[in-house]
Amino acid sequence: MTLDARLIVRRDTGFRLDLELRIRPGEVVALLGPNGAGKTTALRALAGLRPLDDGRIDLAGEVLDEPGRPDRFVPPNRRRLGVVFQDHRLFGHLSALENVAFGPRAHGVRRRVARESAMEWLERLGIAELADRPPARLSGGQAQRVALARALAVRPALLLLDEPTAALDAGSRLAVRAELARQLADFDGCAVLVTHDALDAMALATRLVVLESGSVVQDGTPAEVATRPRTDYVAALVGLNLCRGVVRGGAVEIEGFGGLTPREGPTETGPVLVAFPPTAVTLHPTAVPDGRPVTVAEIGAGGTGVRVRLAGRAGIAADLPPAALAELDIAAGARLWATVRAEELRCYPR
Ligand SMILES: Nc1ncnc2c1ncn2[C@@H]1O[C@H](COP(=O)(O)OP(=O)(O)OP(=O)(O)O)[C@@H](O)[C@H]1O
Repeated sequence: MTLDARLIVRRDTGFRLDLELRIRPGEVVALLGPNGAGKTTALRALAGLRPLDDGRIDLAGEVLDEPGRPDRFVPPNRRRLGVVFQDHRLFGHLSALENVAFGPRAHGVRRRVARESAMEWLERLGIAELADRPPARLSGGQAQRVALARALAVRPALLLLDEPTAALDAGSRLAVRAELARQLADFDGCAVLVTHDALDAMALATRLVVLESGSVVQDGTPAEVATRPRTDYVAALVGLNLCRGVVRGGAVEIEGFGGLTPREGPTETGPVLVAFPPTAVTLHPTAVPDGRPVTVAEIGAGGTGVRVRLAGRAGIAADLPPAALAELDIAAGARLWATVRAEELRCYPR
């Protein structure tokens, strides 16, 4: 049940998506990227809602779309797909049970069998007691569980999840994310998750594919992406500073900041990316050994307290406890000295 796709879609705005996507059974790929990167376009192409301009989609050995061959376009309702949208899109006039039974019924399964199987799915998701409720009487989290049961009940070869937790409040987001993680662990088809939420991606996906302007900029396991971001967008997503640097003789010269010597000397030489957490940066009121003069650009809320963004090309952020802010008397424009804990630097080739 492998997905083997090359998605090429052009928009009249000049945008071009070119995405190669191979997904093995049981893999969950999170598609991430800034607004307008092409995530929705990719999802719509996989679903058959937007035909490809070029490329090919092969799902479990069946060609679903191949431009230039008119007979090779399988419409959405004939693809082996399950889809979960941000806003659940349940059928308002059907009960939760009937919503889940709808897909199997449409595929010719007899009414009684479809209802029995729907009940099993509701039980599996822990919501059997909601079987008779119409969608209007479900909470956001309950409706999203019914939507997931409906998507899984057709035993799809490909499960598409479009921002499945985005519309939920913080409490139900946690619960639905945990339920999704449980169901995805048991799911033996291919899954694609579109999300802006780094936590969803890290908790649910086995692989992250990051798109920017229609092209892949990074593809790796959550751990690889979280420790070695390749673009500013990815670095911000995983909460790291990302600088450009050059390694010479065991030291790294960071563009716009200066030289640092990582504790474990970098094995690379030449141009590198340097990643480190904002908590690795310490700010001092006066000159200190290894310190660099810096100017504060702005102050905001940070991961663990206060985030201070420094002026300059490197765009470095420092996270300080609120008490340190008061002690240092920091404001935008303040001139300070910064040190970076060398053991927290990670250097890798550009
Ligand atoms: N119907 C359309 N007609 C023309 N251009 C479109 C259409 N829909 C999207 N686009 C363009 O295609 C590009 C990709 O959009 P897409 O919605 O796929 O991005 P996205 O990554 O899903 O963004 P977001 O995170 O904002 O949902 C954008 O440049 C967008 O302006």
